[in-house]
Amino acid sequence: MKLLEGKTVLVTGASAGIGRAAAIGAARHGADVVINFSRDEAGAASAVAEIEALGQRGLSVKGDVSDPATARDFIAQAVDAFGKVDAFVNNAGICPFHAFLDMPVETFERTMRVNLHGAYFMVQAAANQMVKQGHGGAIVAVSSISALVGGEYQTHYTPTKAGLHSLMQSTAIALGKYGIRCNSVLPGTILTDINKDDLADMDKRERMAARIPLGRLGQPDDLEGPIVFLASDLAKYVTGASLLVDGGAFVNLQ
Ligand SMILES: NC(=O)C1=CN([C@@H]2O[C@H](COP(=O)(O)OP(=O)(O)OC[C@H]3O[C@@H](n4cnc5c(N)ncnc54)[C@H](OP(=O)(O)O)[C@@H]3O)[C@@H](O)[C@H]2O)C=CC1
Ligand SMILES: C[C@H](O)[C@@H]1OC(=O)[C@H](O)[C@@H]1O
Repeated sequence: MKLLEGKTVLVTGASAGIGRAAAIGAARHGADVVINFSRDEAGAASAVAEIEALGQRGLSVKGDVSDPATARDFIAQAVDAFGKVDAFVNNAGICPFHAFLDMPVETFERTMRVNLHGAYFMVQAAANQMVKQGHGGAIVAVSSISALVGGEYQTHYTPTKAGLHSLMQSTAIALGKYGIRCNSVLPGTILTDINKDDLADMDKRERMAARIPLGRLGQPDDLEGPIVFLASDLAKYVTGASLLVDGGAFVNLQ
């Protein structure tokens, strides 16, 4: 069964990793897909090629999400190309691991601007378009298990993920009257470029995997189903919710 037939789905940060898996998953479920990316031209082009190979229309739009103008441009180009926005997936994010006591101001500010400010501008632009269309919509934010638990080298990052989780709760209230649902997924540790260097430490990698009841770290396509579900009408009465996608890591205290 295809869950997103006839819909237009937008995904930020979809040249690689989780965003790319979400974009391709949406296409597999019958959606036309518009992706945002900031630097990786080849990754974006190959994601669009995969979307088209699935028989759907695909488009990539370059832009740094930390700039509010990127959000307006992304939505405008999507509407120009495919006429509407039915679902929006806020995924773009960075996590430059660094200790707390000497956190460079630029690293802190950049992480806030990309992960949280960027999300705010994007969600706002997508929501305004959905309100204008008048037939509701779905917004899915890629937050994290890190919205709920800390990380020694992520003191600048975990607040952005808690912020995203909170943003979905507040926008669920603000946008419910327009039929727009807002939810988040909370991935655990998923093997992507964002943590390639951190998880080159094999001890750490094994420790983290050992804590996961399902016995392995995640892969980007583990997020495909949860994101497609929340974007689809199958989740028509789900809003303000968050879905842990972590192989059970969060609940595994002892
Ligand atoms: N991997 C994990 O364990 C987890 C990841 N997450 C979250 O998932 C999301 C995706 O991460 P993941 O797939 O792992 O990481 P990747 O590094 O594999 O992918 C990140 C994507 O975001 C894009 N991106 C980065 N900065 C910007 C920017 N300023 N503007 C637009 N796009 C940008 C990148 O595009 P480009 O290279 O073109 O800039 C790339 O497409 C992030 O929000 C992350 O916090 C949450 C929980 C766990
Ligand atoms: C990038 C990290 O490996 C990853 O990011 C998250 O949000 C997870 O909690 C992991 O720490």
